[in-house]
Amino acid sequence: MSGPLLKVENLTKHYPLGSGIFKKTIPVIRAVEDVSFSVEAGETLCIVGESGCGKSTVARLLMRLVEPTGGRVLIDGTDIAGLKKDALHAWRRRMQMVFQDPYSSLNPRLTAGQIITEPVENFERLGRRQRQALAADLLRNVGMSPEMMHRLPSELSGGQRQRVGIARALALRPSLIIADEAVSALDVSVQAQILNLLLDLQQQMGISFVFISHDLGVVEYIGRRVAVMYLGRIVELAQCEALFAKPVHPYTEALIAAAPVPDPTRARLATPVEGEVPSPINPPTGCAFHPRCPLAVERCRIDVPPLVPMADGRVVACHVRAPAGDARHLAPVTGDHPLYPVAMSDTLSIRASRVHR
Ligand SMILES: Nc1ncnc2c1ncn2[C@@H]1O[C@H](COP(=O)(O)OP(=O)(O)OP(=O)(O)O)[C@@H](O)[C@H]1O
Repeated sequence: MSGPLLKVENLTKHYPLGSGIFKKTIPVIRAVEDVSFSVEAGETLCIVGESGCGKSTVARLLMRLVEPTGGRVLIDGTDIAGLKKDALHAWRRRMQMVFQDPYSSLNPRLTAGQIITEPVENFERLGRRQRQALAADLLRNVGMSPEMMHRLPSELSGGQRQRVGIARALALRPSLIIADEAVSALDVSVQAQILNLLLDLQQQMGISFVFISHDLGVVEYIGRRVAVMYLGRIVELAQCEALFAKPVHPYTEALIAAAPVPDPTRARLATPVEGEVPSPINPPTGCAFHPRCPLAVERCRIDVPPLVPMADGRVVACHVRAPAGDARHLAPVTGDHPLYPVAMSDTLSIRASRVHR
């Protein structure tokens, strides 16, 4: 199959606020605005950003758990919005989700074995022996003993529950797994085990991941490419290594600067950026980051910056750092660069509360 496994084109989701029976125009929450990206077979794309920037809504749109206001989601070139019953059923086998909270996402009344074989039983009837063999296989896949199939979720640790959640997602042998904050509820040491498990499974089975996280350390560990979201939009999408080595968008730089690192020099450089994340009901005009951005110029207040391709393949939406039509950004984005008039890490950071590294 040529082309990307997953292609997202101009995806937009506005949640209406109220029914608007007596109002002419209904205010909306602009949760996701004009988001585009693709994911190759066997690749991990991470989506990172502060709370409320629209990450989970993207996940729900990909899974067709909510309908988009605009844009398309294509799997192997097929628009999932146009799928009829049978095709939709077949497509559902290919995309699975792993949720944030292993405590609430598993049915407390079912055993681990019943939980992980349930997706298969939605498609075909299994005899008792078949079900047990499948459960044993799936548990082994995620590094658990087959005996665990008889346990209830309440009899498992947080890490074991998340392994059960992953085994369940693997049951239908999907091409793509969407993991929404899949390790956020776990202890750091258990997080590492689960991330390694996901990387192993990816190598063995060639699964693609869309990995959603607010945690930059997790993203740097697991991602190949990273999309940074701010107030519903992607502001920078780059190879993981390049993004962490040299963030281009001022918001990306602020996120990385704010993440707690064991390096005290870096922590001292960071000073809080003015203001809070604006409301998605009435977002700022132009670039949504401009009220908090020390580099903002008049144009940032007026025009939404387009995503502009840079020399290293990343795309950046910033009138100052990646002006559309300016040939300078085609130069390599490492070292001294004419588009870095200010050392951002000297001037800017954001609240570190939900950004860990
Ligand atoms: N069902 C809904 N109805 C109305 N507004 C919603 C709904 N779901 C999300 N929103 C709003 O859309 C915006 C984006 O929310 P979303 O959950 O996608 O962000 P997020 O980046 O995943 O945040 P978090 O990391 O806190 O989960 C927020 O302002 C949120 O309040």
